[in-house]
Amino acid sequence: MKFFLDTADLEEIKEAASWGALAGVTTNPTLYSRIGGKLDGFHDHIARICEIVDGPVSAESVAMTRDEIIRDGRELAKIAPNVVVKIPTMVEGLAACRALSDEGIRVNMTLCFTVPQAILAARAGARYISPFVGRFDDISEDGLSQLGDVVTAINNYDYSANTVNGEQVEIIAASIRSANHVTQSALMGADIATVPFGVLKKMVQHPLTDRGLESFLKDWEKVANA
Ligand SMILES: O=P(O)(O)OC[C@H]1O[C@](O)(CO)[C@@H](O)[C@@H]1O
Repeated sequence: MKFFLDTADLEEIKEAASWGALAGVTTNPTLYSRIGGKLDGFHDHIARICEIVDGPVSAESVAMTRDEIIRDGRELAKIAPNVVVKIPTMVEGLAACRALSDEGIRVNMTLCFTVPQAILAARAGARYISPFVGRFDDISEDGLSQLGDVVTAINNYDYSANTVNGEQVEIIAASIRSANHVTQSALMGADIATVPFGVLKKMVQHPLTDRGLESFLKDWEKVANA
């Protein structure tokens, strides 16, 4: 499994990148607004993220028609070679995904909740598909089992004829709220988990690690003083 950081915060991205395990970044309009982002600074901000991170950086289009999404997507793709255009899973979005993918622009289909949505996204040329886990849990449904169904259904078929350069479509477990969501997503075979910085920090921690470290350091002091 690969890890993407789910944030638009440059400091969080720099910090996570320094840990050596970060493969990419996902942003969305909410995350950009959370850092006080301005409309005319959006492209520059994505460019700065792309300078920090080598891997795919998802930037979302907020356009609602096929042609507007395509126009938006082309502009976003010009920012840097590692930009992935994020598009909502809806009819206009699928059509735009097909067109952008045919032009060699990688697309991440977002707001994906079901197997049929994911299959359509894959056939429309999506390079990444983002099934949401936490938002299902929010409405008292089982987000992880929905994710598992998407992973199984997508892996049952080969979509490489539909994607840019024949690359394999990858499933991004999105709307991740806990380290356990990451564990379960990995066991189900999701290719990527996009995680908020808070979850990434929790993924590193375990009380037994802390306790073990404390006792090793204490015992080493004995060695040093012997
Ligand atoms: O439900 P949340 O925590 O707002 O997460 C929404 C998800 O949507 C995305 O835009 C999908 O890629 C991610 O940025 C995020 O994981």
